[in-house]
Amino acid sequence: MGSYGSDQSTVSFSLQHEVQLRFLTPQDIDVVKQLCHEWFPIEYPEQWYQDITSNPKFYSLAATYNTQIVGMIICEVKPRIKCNREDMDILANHFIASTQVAYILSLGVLNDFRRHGIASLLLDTLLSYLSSSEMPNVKAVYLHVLTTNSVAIGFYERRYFKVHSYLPYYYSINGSPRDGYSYVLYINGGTPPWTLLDYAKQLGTFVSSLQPCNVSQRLVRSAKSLWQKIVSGSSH
Ligand SMILES: CC(=O)SCCNC(=O)CCNC(=O)[C@H](O)C(C)(C)COP(=O)(O)OP(=O)(O)OC[C@H]1O[C@@H](n2cnc3c(N)ncnc32)[C@H](O)[C@@H]1OP(=O)(O)O
Repeated sequence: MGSYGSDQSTVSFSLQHEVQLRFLTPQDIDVVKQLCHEWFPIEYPEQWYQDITSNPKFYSLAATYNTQIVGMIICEVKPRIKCNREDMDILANHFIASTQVAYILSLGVLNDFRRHGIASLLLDTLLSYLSSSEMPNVKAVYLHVLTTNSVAIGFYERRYFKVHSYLPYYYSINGSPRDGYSYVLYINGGTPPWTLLDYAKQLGTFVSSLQPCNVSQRLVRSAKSLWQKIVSGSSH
């Protein structure tokens, strides 16, 4: 049990209804640090904690139970041009550089509070905000995850996130390199870049629209109309 975990008997099946949501504030820094140490095998610099709790470019939502933070989701909305190099191709090329994307930095729920819908509530609240009329320019929501984190991968895949790329040696965990994936969910009309398969499919559709009998019918119609013009022209 984590230090914020409660007695299992108090975790009722209707817990999701008793959980409240609020944004993080600088007063939460110590608690957030403790939770991140518990959940993630990565060290974040001090500035990161200050940023996520005070900079308005971060959407940092906490789920609380009896006023204690039991879960949180941290997301940054930014223009695609500000993506890391490995994430630059998250959107199709025709989206201009100022098109926005949302990057989920972290999502975590206290161990004893898992499988009660708290992460779903946090993610749904974020996605509703990003899909609202306030944010029409956000076209993709993406994240990075360790290839070994099957619980989180399953969680996101069941919520329609799709793997975007495999990132070898993306993380350094206790000094050893570990692989990651990026996952993405397209929203508000966002689309991925075309793959070779997309180009091949498009070519296939185009070629099949050029049916030989359609082509010959069109040729016959053009010839007839030309002949009629010639004939009617010579009779005047
Ligand atoms: C970008 C990143 O942050 S990647 C890293 C992700 N975070 C971590 O790895 C940190 C450690 N892991 C965790 O904190 C958690 O396991 C999380 C965040 C992955 C999931 O949090 P949870 O609160 O357990 O998720 P939630 O309860 O919403 O959904 C989990 C499953 O429980 C099920 N569930 C929800 N409520 C109930 C319930 N009352 N009874 C039984 N099962 C339930 C859900 O249906 C869901 O199953 P599904 O994925 O098959 O649909």
